Amino acid sequence: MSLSADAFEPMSKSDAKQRAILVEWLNSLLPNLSLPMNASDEELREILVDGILLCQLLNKLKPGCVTEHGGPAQSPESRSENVKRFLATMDQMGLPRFQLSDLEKGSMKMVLDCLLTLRAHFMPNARAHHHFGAHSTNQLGSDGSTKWKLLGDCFRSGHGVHKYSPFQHASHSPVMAEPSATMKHHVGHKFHEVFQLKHGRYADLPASKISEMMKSNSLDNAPTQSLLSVVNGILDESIERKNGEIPQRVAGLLRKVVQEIERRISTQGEHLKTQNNLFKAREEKYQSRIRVLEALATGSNQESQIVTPQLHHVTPQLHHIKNEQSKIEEKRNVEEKRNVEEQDLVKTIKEKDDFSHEITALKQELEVSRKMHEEHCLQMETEGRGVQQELEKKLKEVMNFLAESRNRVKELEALSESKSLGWTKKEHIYQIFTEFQLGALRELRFASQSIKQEIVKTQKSYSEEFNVLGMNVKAMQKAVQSYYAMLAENQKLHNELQELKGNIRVYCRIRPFLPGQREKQSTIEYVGENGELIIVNPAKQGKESRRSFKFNKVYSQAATQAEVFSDTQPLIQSVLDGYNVCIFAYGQTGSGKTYTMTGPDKASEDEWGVNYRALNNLFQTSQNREHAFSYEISVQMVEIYNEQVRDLLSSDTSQKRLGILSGSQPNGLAVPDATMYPVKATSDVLHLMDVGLKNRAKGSTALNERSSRSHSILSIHARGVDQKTRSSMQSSLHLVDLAGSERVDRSEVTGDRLKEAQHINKSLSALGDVISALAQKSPHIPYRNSKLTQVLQGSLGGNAKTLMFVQLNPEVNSYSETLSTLKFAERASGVELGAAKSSKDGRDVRELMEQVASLKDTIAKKDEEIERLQLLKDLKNVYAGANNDANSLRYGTPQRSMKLSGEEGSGLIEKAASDEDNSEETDGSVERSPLAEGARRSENIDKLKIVVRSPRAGEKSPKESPRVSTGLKKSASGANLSPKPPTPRRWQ
Ligand SMILES: Nc1ncnc2c1ncn2[C@@H]1O[C@H](COP(=O)(O)OP(=O)(O)OP(=O)(O)O)[C@@H](O)[C@H]1O
Repeated sequence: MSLSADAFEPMSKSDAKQRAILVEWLNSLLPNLSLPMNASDEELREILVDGILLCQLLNKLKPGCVTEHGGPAQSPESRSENVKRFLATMDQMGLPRFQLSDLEKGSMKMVLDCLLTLRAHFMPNARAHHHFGAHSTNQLGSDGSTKWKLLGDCFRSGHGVHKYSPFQHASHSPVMAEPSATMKHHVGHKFHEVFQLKHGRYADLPASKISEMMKSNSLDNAPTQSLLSVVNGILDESIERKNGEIPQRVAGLLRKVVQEIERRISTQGEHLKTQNNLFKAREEKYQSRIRVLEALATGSNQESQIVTPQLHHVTPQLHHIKNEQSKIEEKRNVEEKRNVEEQDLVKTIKEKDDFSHEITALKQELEVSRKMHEEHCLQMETEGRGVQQELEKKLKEVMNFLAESRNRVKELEALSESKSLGWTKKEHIYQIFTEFQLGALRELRFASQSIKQEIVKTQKSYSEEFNVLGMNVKAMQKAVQSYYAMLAENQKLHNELQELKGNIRVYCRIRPFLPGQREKQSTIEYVGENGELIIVNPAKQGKESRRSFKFNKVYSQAATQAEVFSDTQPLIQSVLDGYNVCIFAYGQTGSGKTYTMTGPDKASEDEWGVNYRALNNLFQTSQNREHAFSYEISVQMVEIYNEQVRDLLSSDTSQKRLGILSGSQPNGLAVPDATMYPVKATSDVLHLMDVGLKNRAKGSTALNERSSRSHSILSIHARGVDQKTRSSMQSSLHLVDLAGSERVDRSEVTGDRLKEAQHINKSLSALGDVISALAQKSPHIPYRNSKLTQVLQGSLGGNAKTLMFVQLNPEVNSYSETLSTLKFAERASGVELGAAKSSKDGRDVRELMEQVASLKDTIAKKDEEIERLQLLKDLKNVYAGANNDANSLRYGTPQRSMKLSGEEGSGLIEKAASDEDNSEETDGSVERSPLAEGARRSENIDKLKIVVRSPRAGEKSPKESPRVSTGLKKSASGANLSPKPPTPRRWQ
């Protein structure tokens, strides 16, 4: 067993050299120290043991980093305090340190190593001479690792945003800025200057400078501290610049520097591993020695006597070895700590790379955002400009509007001022007016008081008058009773007048020349307004050529359908009063019979003939009377051809012959089997007439125009019911379009044509006979001589009214037919005014006319009497109304009182005849039945006009009126025309 000679070796050459360097460094920093270059451990211990020098040293390197206490007379406590502060600062800086005991009594090697490390820390270029640096050419010593740690801290604390990082501070410390003389001669100072950037920025460095920096020997020789300051400087610049861009060449330098640092770190790692292994080997070596020594110390008690002197000699060595071992352990701990720090550094570099990537991504994002921001700014600017223009435009408009408004305000102010003046004037006027009104109101109040008093008086007089009126009303009631008696008498007189006028009327109508006919050659010479007609025979000359006729009415060629119907209308109305009426058209073929009765083909409303207008009129009248009567109107249409009756409204095509019932039937129908349709409106009639005309046309042939050869009869049956009395009446209106009346020469026609002609002649002459017999009041009326007269029997004679339209063709070649037609008509009317009339007959007529005039006068008086009674009745109502008005009167002028008392009001009544009555008077053709009178009274009661007048002198009372003479003169034929009182046909 042998001890290693290394353990007891005196200070080696290298240690001496290290000690000399350290002494030189201490002298340079602390000039007052003046330590000898070969100072021993004890000398060094002596000057360092109080810790003051150590604190001064630190404050020189890093001013103010530690507080120094004490002076020459220091207590042992304050001494140890200074040393502890120094050691704590070393700990803070992460530098290896010694133990307090080392300085006080142990080996000074640990103390010197610590100071050398401190020196290397603040003088990186001096590391080549450091104890550890001697093992490698690597420039990164223990100080370098500290720097890396600090650099890592710097990155971790905020990506290098600290402007004055500990690293920077160190690199720019006065010590570094002004290196000692030793440093100036140092090999690395040149490289240090190359990388030291005192002024300006890396981005501004010229390319030559950067390429010089990037040279491999520059980088290799540059201290790690300079390299890190370059990295930090570039990153700081990049951060300082807002866009964070790093110029290309600076980025290249940065990459290069970082690569160099990485390379060194990896080399350092390798070196540390090797060193660690070395320490481990040493430790094992020492451990084995300790075990040997312990074995020697404990196992040889018996030989202690012999061994003791040797043990005494070995014990200090053992102590020394133990110390060495503890130091090695400490160093190993430091190394492990460094390893951890290096791992942190590698991690930090990795993080840095990540950050670089992140920075690049952020830069890209920033770029995109910047572009977007610029675009947005541009857009905003454009929009802003647009908005600004718009606002300017609006501003202009507003300014204009403001100016206009100001003008308008001025105008309005002026206007309002003038108006205000006007209103002031008006106010003044109104004040005057109001005062005036108030005065008037006072007067009115006064007047109102007096009126009230007057009203009281009037009420009194009214009550007196009402008493008188009551008496009058009683008298009136009696008068009303006599009113109806007089009404009946009046009706009777009316009918007597009709009888005198004749129930047969003859209207003559002259057809105009048809288009293409020569108008100059006409047989009509004169048409008088009173029914006179003169025709001329073109074949004769002189007086003999002319013949005059008189009918009820003669219509010239210009007469319209409406004019013709206006004279027919009263007859139509009498149908609804209960009279049977027969209207027929007589004349030669083509004289206008169909035109008058029906109208032309496809007639417009203006061209409608008597048929349509009659039905229309019936509908209207029935509607007007609907509040008093309800009517049902039905229609039949038959044709008589060759003495056979055929139904024209039947849908049965067999055209069977219809039978005729003679005499008056309960239902008033002469042809009960003919189809009868109820009608309610003109449209129904139009439809039925169409059907009838079509059925009539079916029987015609080319040679045989049916309308000329047959008689068509449109029968209208009216049934009315009195709403009050429920009494009913029934009447018929026959509208007959006769066959052509022209005579047919028997030698000219044969067969059917002859047969037709014979039938027509027979029926027309039978009609003539009947009418003639009726006109002459013959006791026997030959109805049975033809089918035509049988069908019309109920409407010819008796109470029936007959109207014959005599149709004339004005053409010269129709003269003989015209004369024949007129003679037939004359015979039918019963009045012949032609040349054949005797003077005696003329006198009879005149007497008859006088009688008519006398009767008219009597009727007028009767009318007046009736109206007077009616007026009395109305006055009763007026008084009742006046009483109500008087009761409701409160203010205002009193009503004009209507005084009818005394002589003045004793039935002084006059009727201003209504239009209708006037028309009746002039026309004289309106017949009144009691039924019709009642209806008219209710319709026209409001039309009465009342005036007060004195009784006519010599006016007779109704009772005193002359009786109508019924002893009429005989007609030309000597027949007695004594009128029977006509009574409308009634069925209860
Ligand atoms: N007042 C008138 N105004 C205009 N045209 C008329 C008038 N009267 C008749 N006519 C025309 O004369 C022609 C013959 O008339 P219509 O057919 O009415 O005669 P008619 O006597 O009925 O003949 P028929 O016996 O053959 O039936 C028709 O074309 C008709 O339009």
